[in-house]
Amino acid sequence: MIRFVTGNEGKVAEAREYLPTEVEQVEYDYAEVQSDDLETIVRRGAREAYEELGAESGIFVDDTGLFVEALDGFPGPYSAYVEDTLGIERVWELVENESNRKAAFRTVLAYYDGDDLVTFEGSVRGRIVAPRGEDGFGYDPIFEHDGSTFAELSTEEKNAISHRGRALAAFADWLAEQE
Ligand SMILES: O=c1[nH]c(=O)c2ncn([C@@H]3O[C@H](COP(=O)(O)OP(=O)(O)OP(=O)(O)O)[C@@H](O)[C@H]3O)c2[nH]1
Repeated sequence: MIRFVTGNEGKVAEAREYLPTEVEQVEYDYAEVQSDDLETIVRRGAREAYEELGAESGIFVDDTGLFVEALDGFPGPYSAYVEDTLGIERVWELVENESNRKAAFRTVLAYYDGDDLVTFEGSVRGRIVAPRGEDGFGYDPIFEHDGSTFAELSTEEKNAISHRGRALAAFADWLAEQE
């Protein structure tokens, strides 16, 4: 069993589809340091969460950002704050009149078991579109890849191509090597 320290149930559902081991969700709000670099944020978060929650099993954290080219990478590491404040409709409106609507999602996972602190990264390119689709979470309805928004895909289909799916695949390989 490993613990996934997150308040986001969408992330947990995706991790459970992918990882070969039992995933327990733990809601602990680790400090997200202000940084442009997702890796710095998760490294600190994984250590802090492990030290706070105890050593019963390894823990991992996930930090994800949507990086919009025309907005110089905004909202990036501030994606959760911007979703809560502006909301995704207004992010779409910011990009609507731009000729370049390219964007990328990036996820960095950090796993810590008191011994190894390892990170895994995944990213996917796409473009910002008017909201479509009912599934997924976060910015999924406005992120289009290969003709579909992520909110138009099942968890399995999204995992097969998404930023988090790629990071989880690398994490799963690493876990398998440890056995
Ligand atoms: O369209 C999306 N597809 C995804 O696959 C995805 N993963 C995260 N997000 C959103 O991007 C921000 C990241 O924030 P984030 O990594 O700080 O996570 P969070 O605050 O939701 O949870 P926690 O894990 O920190 O507790 C939040 O607004 C999330 O809703 C996604 N949006």
